[in-house]
Amino acid sequence: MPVPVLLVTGFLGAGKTTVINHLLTNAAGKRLAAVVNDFGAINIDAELLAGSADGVVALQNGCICCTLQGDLLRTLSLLLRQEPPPEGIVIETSGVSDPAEVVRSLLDPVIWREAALDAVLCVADARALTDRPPLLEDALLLSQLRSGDFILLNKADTVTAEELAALRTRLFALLPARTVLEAVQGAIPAGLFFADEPPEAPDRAVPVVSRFSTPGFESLSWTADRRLSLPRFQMAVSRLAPRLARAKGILRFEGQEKPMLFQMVGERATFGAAPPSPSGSAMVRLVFIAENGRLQADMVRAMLEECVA
Ligand SMILES: Nc1nc2c(ncn2[C@@H]2O[C@H](COP(=O)(O)OP(=O)(O)OP(=O)(O)O)[C@@H](O)[C@H]2O)c(=O)[nH]1
Repeated sequence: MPVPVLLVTGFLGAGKTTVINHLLTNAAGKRLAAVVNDFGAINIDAELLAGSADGVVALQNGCICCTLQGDLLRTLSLLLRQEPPPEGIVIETSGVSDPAEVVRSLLDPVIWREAALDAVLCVADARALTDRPPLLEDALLLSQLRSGDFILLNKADTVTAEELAALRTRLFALLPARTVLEAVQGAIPAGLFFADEPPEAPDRAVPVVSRFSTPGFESLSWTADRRLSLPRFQMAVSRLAPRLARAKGILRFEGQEKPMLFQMVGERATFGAAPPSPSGSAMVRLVFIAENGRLQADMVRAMLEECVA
């Protein structure tokens, strides 16, 4: 099983380090490693992060999107060879870099097998975006926002509720498919990242919507004891995608011997080899996570049941 990677991008000073510190100290028992990047000779970020958790590695003297890309890959393999290996890796990109290059290197199949990009989080400074509306036309910031599966409006304590709502409206007009989160001091819902395997629904016949451990989000689990039709599942997921923050599942499709691990973040869906399932588990296990009120259990169940082959 590849180790999931969360890439954290965002403008200078938006709060990337603060978010990473929050994740490292709220990892719900998960052993996370962080690769931080400080643009410049003095590695302030590494000093800040030191002591937060084991396995923190700082890349010095540059930017991981260009000169230190080789180092990023070496660093990843170093982290992966730790005993025991981390259960998740957070990578911070420099505030002055376009994360697209890092995303491209992480999508390399050789790396993917060991460290799979799970999600990109773009941290934005709610105060700065409110005070300087033209920032949303800045090419670099736009590229950072575009690469984010999740956009975090950090420093929510520095703006009013009306200003936050206005920012959401502008972001929606610009990037309608993104999940926009809000946070103070980078306190993001850690459960959205490095999520556990999909649980068994208590009653297999009925999809269950339950409050996610993270305020503001809920999850829906669904299991089935028959294989699914791949084209019908793809159709259902593309229709559901705009409502979802993420999805994860162990799936079996007709005509395919092996189970697949399905993951979806934002609009990006991937299939990979599934880890071994506990004996007695259902053939198909799926969990959807969405902002409260966006999942209607009956509608989702009907759509999923149509996928059963
Ligand atoms: N008021 C307020 N300040 C915050 C919040 N989050 C972070 N800060 C402050 O914002 C400043 C920048 O935060 P960092 O986490 O260092 O930001 P960064 O994106 O890692 O910065 P660079 O690495 O320089 O690009 C620090 O002084 C933080 O204490 C917040 O939610 N509210």
